[in-house]
Amino acid sequence: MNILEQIKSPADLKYLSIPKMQALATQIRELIIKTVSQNGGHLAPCLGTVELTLALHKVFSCPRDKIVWDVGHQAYTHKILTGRRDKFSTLRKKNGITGFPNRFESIYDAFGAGHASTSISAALGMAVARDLNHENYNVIAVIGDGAMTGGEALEGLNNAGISKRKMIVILNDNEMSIAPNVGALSEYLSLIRVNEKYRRAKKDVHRILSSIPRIGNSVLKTANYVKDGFRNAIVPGGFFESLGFTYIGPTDGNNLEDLINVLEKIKINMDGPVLLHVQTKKGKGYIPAERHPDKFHGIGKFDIATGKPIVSDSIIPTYTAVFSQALVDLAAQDKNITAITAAMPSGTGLQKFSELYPSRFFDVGIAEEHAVTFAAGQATQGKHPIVAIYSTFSQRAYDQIIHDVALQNLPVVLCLDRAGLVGEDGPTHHGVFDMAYIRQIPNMVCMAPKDENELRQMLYSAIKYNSPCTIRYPRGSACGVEIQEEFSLVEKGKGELLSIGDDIAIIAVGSMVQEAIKAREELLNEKINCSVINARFIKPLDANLILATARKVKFIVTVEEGILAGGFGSAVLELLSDNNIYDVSVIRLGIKDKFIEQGTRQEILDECNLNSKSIVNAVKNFINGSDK
Ligand SMILES: Cc1ncc(C[n+]2csc(CCOP(=O)(O)OP(=O)(O)O)c2C)c(N)n1
Ligand SMILES: CC(=O)[C@@H](O)[C@H](O)COP(=O)(O)O
Ligand SMILES: [Mg+2]
Repeated sequence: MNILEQIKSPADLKYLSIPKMQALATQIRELIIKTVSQNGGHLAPCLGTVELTLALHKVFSCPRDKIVWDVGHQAYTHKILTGRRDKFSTLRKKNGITGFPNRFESIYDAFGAGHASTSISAALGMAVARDLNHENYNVIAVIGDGAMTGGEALEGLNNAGISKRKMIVILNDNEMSIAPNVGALSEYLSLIRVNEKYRRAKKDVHRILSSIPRIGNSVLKTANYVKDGFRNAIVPGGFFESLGFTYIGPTDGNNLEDLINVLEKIKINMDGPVLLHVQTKKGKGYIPAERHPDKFHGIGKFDIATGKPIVSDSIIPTYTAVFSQALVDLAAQDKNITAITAAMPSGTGLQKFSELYPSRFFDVGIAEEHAVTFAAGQATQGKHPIVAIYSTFSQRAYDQIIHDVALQNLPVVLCLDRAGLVGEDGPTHHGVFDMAYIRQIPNMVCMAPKDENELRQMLYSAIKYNSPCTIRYPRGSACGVEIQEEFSLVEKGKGELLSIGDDIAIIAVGSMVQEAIKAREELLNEKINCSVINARFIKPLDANLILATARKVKFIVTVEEGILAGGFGSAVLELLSDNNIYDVSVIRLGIKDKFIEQGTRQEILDECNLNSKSIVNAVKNFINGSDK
């Protein structure tokens, strides 16, 4: 019997028996595996939280009770149970269901997510508002052990614990971030997992807790004193309790009955901040994902029978792969090069470096702010740290880039991967702000390669500049050009004049240079001959080249895969204005003042007019006078 089809809302779970819910869990897993095999997505995180999500929706009454998912990549079951089952096949597709909780998508999505470590702060905010409004509902933050390593999570715990507000933090501990989890907190959680003596004590503590009919804070304190005796030696949940939380756990996060029982007890008995520690298996229910939770953390299309990715047979390397190889080649020559990631060794291409140079590799957990200042500290002592970080996640470290790196003029190189429109992960993950926010920072260099060979040379050059520097490059395949093995210096602030035309110039940066070259070829077929400049630098601009060009042409198109406001095109306009050049028309192609929803990368590049066709149209409109 298909129980899933009978679930119209979470309320329907209230009447389901445990065996029926277990059958439902199986059906949900089948739907998630099938959908992700076709659409891609975060399979392993979602398979690990099926029972937890069912238990939460069984015990609590959403949307009145608020579930705040951390990162939100593990919330597919939540979406399926809350009215989106029939649309689930549109997951991560253009105009489809988003891959993360989204307040605009459903009233059941209490808070948007995508970036880690935000759930406790948001949940505490809701709890405070609830109390100020004299309302009464439950607020539950669900945060993974990886996300718990993020600074904002600890800031949230610190504030929530002392607030004494009624809220629940569920720590979903599967020992994994994307890669195996790292850090002292992770070790600490492992202690709880392995401490056999603790297991025995835990059973006693549970028996004591459950034997007291109604547990308010005062009575609970009595029970805690019992635990106190074990705290340091046996019941190490003390870290959370020392922050003011009542720690309960660890509980088997894949055991429906256990979860429902302990959540019921918490709902009835606790009136302050509670942390429930659940242990789950990432990828549970699909053997390939259980065996390789890192590979199946976020995966593209795959063959269910074999677990093998279904990939295009392109031999063109990704920018990430080219960065990865260039870095290990450079590290072989320069012992001062170190590499830092914030919990994304694979995604940023640092895996190979970590294997070849383990003493110079650092995974600091989901802690971008720390990563940047940690790099700055290394740089004061003669190291050349390379911080590999997705553009969108670098936003977390904005102040550290200014205050700790640029202000002190330290030679930290930020390699911003996934810069630009990333595709199916949508607006929380598009890396579209980096050019705008980096170029405002004094002492900072910001550059973007036109192809993979230039990326390799830029990485070499960035280290040679021996000053703060950012290189940004997009998600996915590069251009398929030949890579020059030997390193050569890209002169700081020097652009590249790719072709000389008549009275029109296309000035493009990074991924858009290839589109500019294509546009020029299309325009040549119509006897329109444009100059094309590969800007290379967002900061410092090649002022001589751009001004010399601007003094010769009547029309300039700037093209950037980034937000227009304050971006590369703005920099060109400022340069022209500062040099009293007003008799040239400028059109800026880039991302307008809005968040770009999900789709394939090509779909949303086209939607943003970031392609050769739009460049051609801009030129033709100018020539026909229709852009006035
Ligand atoms: C600020 C930030 N940095 C990095 C990421 C990339 N990221 C997404 S999920 C994840 C690991 C999360 O681990 P955990 O919270 O334990 O959840 P699990 O996948 O194990 O369920 C990371 C690093 C992110 N979403 N946000
Ligand atoms: C949920 C999250 O933030 C990461 O898993 C992210 O989706 C990875 O993106 P890539 O697939 O581009 O590596
Ligand atoms: Mg985890």
